Amino acid sequence: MEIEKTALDGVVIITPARHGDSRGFFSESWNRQRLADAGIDMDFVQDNHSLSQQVGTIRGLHFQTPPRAQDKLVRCGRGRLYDVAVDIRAGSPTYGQWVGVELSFENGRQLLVPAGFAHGFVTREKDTEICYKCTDYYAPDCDRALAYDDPEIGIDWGVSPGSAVLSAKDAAAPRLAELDTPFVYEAHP
Ligand SMILES: Cc1cn([C@H]2C[C@H](O)[C@@H](COP(=O)(O)OP(=O)(O)O[C@H]3O[C@@H](C)C(=O)[C@@H](O)[C@H]3O)O2)c(=O)[nH]c1=O
Repeated sequence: MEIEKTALDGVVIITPARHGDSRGFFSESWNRQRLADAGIDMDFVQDNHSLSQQVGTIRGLHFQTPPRAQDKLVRCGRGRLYDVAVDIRAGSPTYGQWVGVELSFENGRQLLVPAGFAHGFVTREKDTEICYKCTDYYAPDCDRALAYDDPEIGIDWGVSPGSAVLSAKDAAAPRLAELDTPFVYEAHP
């Protein structure tokens, strides 16, 4: 298993080992002990799986507010997607900044998106599936969206303007400047 830091503190790329043989491969897509040994011990309680049929489908940016905030461990089950995390922790030195990582069935990479970050992705192949583990249950009252195309954040989704496939909720999401973020940055000791 490889763990790489990103430009945003707390957002990391995890690549589990794949054991290939004549049948294909075997991979431990999540092993609590191995991650805990690497300093990432999270109590996941819900697994999510969604299918996006069209290339250029954008889901996000989403987060749940405290006390129902979620850490998410994201991977691609089929196809290819570009996964994005945006720092929305008030007082963070990287507030409003984003990182994006391509996750695919092929590369087996995973992105850890902790609470305090908004999460979203765009699909780069037809019929792309995303799978992710969450540390809290879905709580519709705490579910929030942030505009994927907020120019202040400036995410390069690789999709021409106006052509993204979106939910009604995401098409109407507020911008960062309108967000009263419930997250406060806490520096590591
Ligand atoms: C997120 C979620 C949705 N639902 C339901 C609500 C609704 O009827 C249907 C679709 O919900 P949404 O439109 O919110 O699905 P989607 O746009 O795929 O939302 C997801 O986007 C990605 C980027 C995330 O990070 C996730 O946390 C989640 O917010 O599924 C659940 O039952 N459980 C859940 O955990």
